[in-house]
Amino acid sequence: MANTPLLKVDNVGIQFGGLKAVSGVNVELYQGELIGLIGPNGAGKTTFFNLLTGVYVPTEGQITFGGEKLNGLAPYQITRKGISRTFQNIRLFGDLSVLDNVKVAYHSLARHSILSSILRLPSHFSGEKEMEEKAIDFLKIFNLDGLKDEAAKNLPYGQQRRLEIARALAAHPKLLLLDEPAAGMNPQETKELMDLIAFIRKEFNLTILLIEHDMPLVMGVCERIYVLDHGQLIAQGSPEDIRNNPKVIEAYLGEEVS
Ligand SMILES: Nc1ncnc2c1ncn2[C@@H]1O[C@H](COP(=O)(O)OP(=O)(O)OP(=O)(O)O)[C@@H](O)[C@H]1O
Repeated sequence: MANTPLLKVDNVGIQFGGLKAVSGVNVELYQGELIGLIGPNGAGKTTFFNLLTGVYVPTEGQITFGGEKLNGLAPYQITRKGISRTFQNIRLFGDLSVLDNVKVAYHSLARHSILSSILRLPSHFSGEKEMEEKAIDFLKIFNLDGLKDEAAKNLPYGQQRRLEIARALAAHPKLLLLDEPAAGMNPQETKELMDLIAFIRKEFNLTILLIEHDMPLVMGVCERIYVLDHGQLIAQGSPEDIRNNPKVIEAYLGEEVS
């Protein structure tokens, strides 16, 4: 593990009116880690992702990524710095093809210029072709290449979730944020997804932060886990530590923790 964290979140919070949705949160993620973020409904997990990705600007604290301050950057600037995400409620372009959904992500990083596209220079066509080939490579990893011309909205739920991850990967992230990637999946799909997440982490040298309600899943794949409750971190540690932590058990009272 490197000594400098890839992501350093220092005392970060955000207040909406009188509600402190996230407050005083400290998180450090190191290159290559697969880390879980859990907490009961309304704990602030998605808001935390929104803070990391520039959807919200923190009202307190500082976020540093690769040594650079992120506070105040727009979401597209943060994507370019290397943070990509998926959403709890799938946000694909439903009427676009599976392939175009991935290509859209690629466009933001494409090397060929807008001018060459407008003038339809040879570099435009070679750029497009290269982009398409790369997009298909991503689809292959997710076993979606056979569906590349299908409208995204026609895919079954589990495949839409996988497509969202393929699209996030196409932006070449260093840090991938997954918001409940297994939501709505059956146990077999969930198992396959977890294997896939482990594979892409290695293949693309990724660091992954994963929000997930499926406890066995989180405990099974994550090296460390952070627990949010009412906007504050109440615990962090190995799955074993978290499973036995009284504060966590209390926060989840009546729910399954192990
Ligand atoms: N833009 C906003 N304006 C006002 N309140 C907000 C806003 N965004 C989030 N909140 C509030 O912040 C709190 C945390 O919500 P958040 O969606 O982050 O929780 P969560 O842990 O992701 O929950 P779940 O597991 O149900 O998805 C909630 O009380 C929510 O209503």
